[in-house]
Amino acid sequence: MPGDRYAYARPAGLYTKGWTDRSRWRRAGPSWQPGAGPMSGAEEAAAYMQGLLEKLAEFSEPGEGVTRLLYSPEWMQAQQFLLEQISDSGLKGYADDVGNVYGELTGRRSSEPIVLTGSHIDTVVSGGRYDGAYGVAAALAALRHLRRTYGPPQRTITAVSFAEEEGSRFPLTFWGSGHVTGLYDISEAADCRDAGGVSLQEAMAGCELGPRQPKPSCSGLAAYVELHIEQGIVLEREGTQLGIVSAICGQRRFAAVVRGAANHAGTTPMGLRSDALAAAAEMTLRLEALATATGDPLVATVGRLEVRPNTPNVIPGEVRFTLDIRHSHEPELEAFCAQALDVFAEIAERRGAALRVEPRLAAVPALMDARLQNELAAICAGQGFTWRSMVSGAGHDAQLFAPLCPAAMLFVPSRGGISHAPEEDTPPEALTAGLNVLIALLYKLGYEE
Ligand SMILES: NC(=O)NC(NC(N)=O)C(=O)[O-]
Ligand SMILES: [Zn+2]
Ligand SMILES: [Zn+2]
Repeated sequence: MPGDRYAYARPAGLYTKGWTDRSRWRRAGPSWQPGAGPMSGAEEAAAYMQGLLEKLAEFSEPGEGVTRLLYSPEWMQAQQFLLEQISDSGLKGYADDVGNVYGELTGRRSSEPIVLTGSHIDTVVSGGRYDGAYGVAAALAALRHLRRTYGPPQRTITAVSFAEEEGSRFPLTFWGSGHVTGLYDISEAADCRDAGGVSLQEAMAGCELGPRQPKPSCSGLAAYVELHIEQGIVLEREGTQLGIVSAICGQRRFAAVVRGAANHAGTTPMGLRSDALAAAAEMTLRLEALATATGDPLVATVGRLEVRPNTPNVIPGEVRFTLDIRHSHEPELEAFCAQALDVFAEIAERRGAALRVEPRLAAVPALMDARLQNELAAICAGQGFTWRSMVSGAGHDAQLFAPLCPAAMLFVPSRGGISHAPEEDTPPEALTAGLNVLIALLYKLGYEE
């Protein structure tokens, strides 16, 4: 790629070492709206991306932050909006059987392995506006810019907006990328239910996105590239502009049910109770103590807790809770999970409660491709950005692709290291920096190779 075309990539004084200064945490000026008139070159790509992000944030359930759950009306409208933008951008738009949305920039050598780039637009409950959405908006803005500037690539480059990366509505974490990579089978998952008892099959029946086309074949992937916010504080604290991911932590999720005995809160002596909430509380605290004693990079979280009957004067008879456990090394992750589940079983037995624990996710730690990490480093250096190599504690769609094709991830800083919360933020100049590096890498993979 001609270097001078990207001279704009780092406007002097805008995104420099001192950018973490609070005064620089400001939003971009008047933002571009879909349908507004043209701007120039790649500045326009950045403005287009910002416009997409602003618009995507509007597709949210009412309440704090952004809540866009799989197959909800807001999620459907957002995917539909992306399909419209894809077609307005001169890309070929389609959705697959689970509602993943694609925007294809068709290559001249269309039978060759394709480059896939994107992320997810589902959110956690009361999440932020950048987790996932940034990678999708940037992918679309990058392809739109590449097409306008250079025409068709050699290899097909496809932008993708994956369904249910978070596992917030259904316990089907990585549902969209798992559909593409073969982790999930639609018919096996059909009976899976959300917290309100709606089955995946029922929820999916309302998902009418078109045009439909089969998912891209995984044997036909030259690379998977994902741009994402860091969701941690490392880059900001160091004043480093970009993070090149070397590996993504492994992750286990479980759904636990503790059954005690619901009974009268006034007439049941303390020695004659089997309180499911007290048991779950002890399990939670023991988990925390075990994880703290094990130390970094092991992390363990009880994130959701449902108490039944959840009434002031009834001893809780049943508690359902989720477990999320992560580590960058598989053997340590495995050993910790086994230890924690043994401790849980001992607590349940001592308290006369029944315990059932079902595995919900087993994502192994994933290494990012060494060559693509080098390419990213060269591009960062060439565009004048500081960068560092880092391990991702957050899970990403990229980790499903890593065993199948070369996969790469680039991080931009998160303000205050905050994510999965309404305060999630990244300065516009950092979002633009990531976009520019993505554009350059896609150019290299799609036009030069
Ligand atoms: N980027 C993410 O926030 N990912 C989250 N979701 C998955 N699937 O890991 C997570 O919990 O880390
Ligand atoms: Zn997330
Ligand atoms: Zn994410």
